[in-house]
Amino acid sequence: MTVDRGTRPARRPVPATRTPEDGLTAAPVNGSADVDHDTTDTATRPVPEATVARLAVYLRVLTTLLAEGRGTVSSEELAADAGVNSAKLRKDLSLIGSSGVRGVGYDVSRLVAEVEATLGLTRPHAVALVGVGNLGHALAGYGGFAARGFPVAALFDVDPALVGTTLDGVVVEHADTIPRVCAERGVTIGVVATPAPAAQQVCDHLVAAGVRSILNFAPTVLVVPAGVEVRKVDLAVEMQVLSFHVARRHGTVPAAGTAAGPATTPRQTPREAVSR
Ligand SMILES: NC(=O)c1ccc[n+]([C@@H]2O[C@H](COP(=O)([O-])OP(=O)(O)OC[C@H]3O[C@@H](n4cnc5c(N)ncnc54)[C@H](O)[C@@H]3O)[C@@H](O)[C@H]2O)c1
Repeated sequence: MTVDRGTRPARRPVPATRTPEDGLTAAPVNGSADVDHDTTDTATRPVPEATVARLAVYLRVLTTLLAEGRGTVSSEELAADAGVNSAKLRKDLSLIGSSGVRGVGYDVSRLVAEVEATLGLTRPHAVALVGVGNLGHALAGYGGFAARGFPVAALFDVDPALVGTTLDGVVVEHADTIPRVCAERGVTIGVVATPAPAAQQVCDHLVAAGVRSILNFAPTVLVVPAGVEVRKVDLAVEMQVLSFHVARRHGTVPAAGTAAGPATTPRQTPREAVSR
């Protein structure tokens, strides 16, 4: 998913109570704000892409805990619920300047705020969805996006049978109006759910409207100018990765360098090879 890392206020320097190797401090969880943050300026430290993806998972777990009224959570519990090991979780959180308290854990509401700030989620991101077919219908009808700060503000299609209809209170508009409507509604994220041949043109319209973050479901590589971020979702690729792991468990994966045939199969075009 496209992640706007946003800007974060610089952290204040802290006394040397922190244990750098495990991200835990000896300070009380409700103690001074000075004592349970990183000792470096995390606002300027780059957060690796893989960490960003895991932060989104931690946030999902944390918001559930918050809704349940939990005040603190241990790194072990949070890591288990997020499906990562606790050392990795503590390292990820230390990268954004968050640390827990030994024997107590992390303050849930504070950690939610810190992760949200890092992910640029302190304001909602209006989403435009283009292509209201099978997939688009499902995405537009999923209430979870709005609940997590991504309200669907605009829907577009070219099918006259769809244009003018309403889906969850949002009118489907003709794709020709993408630039105007997206600009009017302050759309920041565009979702492309059209057939592949239409996707590049749709993407160009979104970029022309000032959209800088695009989530592409179409099985094609989108070309965008510098400053525009594209994330591609391909469930078939995820299944192929699963297939690889199944094959490996069954011992049917050939050793590296011994697989028959070229690295790309004859059926693959260069474009397909790139998109994987
Ligand atoms: N990434 C994934 O895991 C995944 C999964 C399912 C589908 N897909 C892809 O998502 C896309 C949509 O799949 P679907 O099953 O919903 O297809 P669909 O045919 O049901 O829907 C496509 C919609 O796009 C509209 N459309 C066509 N050209 C358009 C344009 N220029 N502007 C706006 N709308 C336009 C069509 O009118 C239609 O309503 C396809 O590219 C498909 O391959 C990806």
